[in-house]
Amino acid sequence: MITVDEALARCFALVSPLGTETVSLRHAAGRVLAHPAIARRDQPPFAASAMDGYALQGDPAPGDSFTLIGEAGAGHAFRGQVGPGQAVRIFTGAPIPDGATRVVIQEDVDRHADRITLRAGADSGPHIRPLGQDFRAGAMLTPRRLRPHDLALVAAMNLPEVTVTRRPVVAIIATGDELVMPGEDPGPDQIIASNAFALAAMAEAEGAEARLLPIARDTEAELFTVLSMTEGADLIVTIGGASVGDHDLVGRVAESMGMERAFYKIAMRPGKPLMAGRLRGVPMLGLPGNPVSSIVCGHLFLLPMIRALLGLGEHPPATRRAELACDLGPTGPRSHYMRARLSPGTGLPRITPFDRQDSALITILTEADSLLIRPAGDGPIAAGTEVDFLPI
Ligand SMILES: Nc1nc2c(c(=O)[nH]1)N[C@H]1C(S)=C(S)[C@@H](COP(=O)(O)OP(=O)(O)OC[C@H]3O[C@@H](n4cnc5c(N)ncnc54)[C@H](O)[C@@H]3O)O[C@H]1N2
Ligand code: MOO
Repeated sequence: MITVDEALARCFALVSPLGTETVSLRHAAGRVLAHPAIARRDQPPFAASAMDGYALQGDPAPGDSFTLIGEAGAGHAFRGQVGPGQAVRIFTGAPIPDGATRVVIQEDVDRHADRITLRAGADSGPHIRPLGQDFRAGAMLTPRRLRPHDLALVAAMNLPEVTVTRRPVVAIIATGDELVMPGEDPGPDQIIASNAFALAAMAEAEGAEARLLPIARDTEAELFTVLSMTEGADLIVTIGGASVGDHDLVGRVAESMGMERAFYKIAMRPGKPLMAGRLRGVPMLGLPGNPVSSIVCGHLFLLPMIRALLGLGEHPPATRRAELACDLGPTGPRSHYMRARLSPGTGLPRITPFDRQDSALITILTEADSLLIRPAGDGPIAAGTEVDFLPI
């Protein structure tokens, strides 16, 4: 059995960033920018007023008066020149007229017809946003996952579309004679296929397109058929049939179809029978069938692989630190990802693992907000010990 780190390194070796496509800004949220977005113009493209008031020249003193010679609004510049003793009525966002060096806010003047007089206590301004103060033409937004405010920047750069990494297509195959789809009438020996729904949602939240293929019964012929339906997938994910039982056929069938195996079995709990490889050129991840095992492996392997396909680099999931809220016994030869809950602490958050850690318990998983990570071969640890966790 290899370690989790070694398994993840081998998973990363199976994937590389996908090609790109161009999408309109309205469809770019959450997509991964593949090339820098380069500003086509300065922002603001002219010195602009930051306030509603009067644009004038110099540094007036209280009691100084100015004659209004025109108006400048956002989208409507005043085309003339402002000279000494003159002012232009101006509104926020309007270009500063030539000759003006400052904007006096309207609260600081008394106005009578076309004359304004500066009051005592006026602020010193200048309330002018210099040309290009936000960014200059040629400025770059570097590749990243596009958040809403990134889209505002790209739009301001006057770019109606962006080049993003293609969404990875993830084909998900549940396997097992015992499975029926939610809403179907299960036989007395059957259960509802649940794992694929979580994994598809996780993959989609990460930016992939998930395709749920038909459930494959535990026969070589049916597994072969469903594995052959993965055309166009960038990643094949199977669920179940990975262990050592007589009906655990996924590895055998995939290998008969030419799968090159990267590894099988890892020193991890839950998730021991994880397998990975390449099937007909497509990376494949064989997840264990137990619901918690498949979902925990989804967090630890599937999501980092999707991020790597998206061009976001090869990074393990980001762990954080917490203070253990109770004593815990030693771990065995596998690192243990314990379902746990966080609560506020004085410094670090406190973390409490659930008493029941059976990898079949979906209800516990829905109560959990974190996986407490215990290294393989760890001795007993006392409440108060600092530990790593993965938010889920
Ligand atoms: N003799 C041994 N038996 C088992 C070992 C072992 O080392 N020696 N490992 C155990 C561990 S650990 C795990 S994890 C499981 C994984 O086995 P498989 O990947 O072959 O999964 P299945 O046997 O197909 O299913 C396990 C369990 O999960 C249920 N299941 C499967 N798919 C789904 C699904 N899509 N939705 C909901 N539930 C699913 C299935 O009905 C079984 O109850 O093997 C242990 N055995
Ligand atoms: O490794 Mo299994 O995943 O404990 O349930």
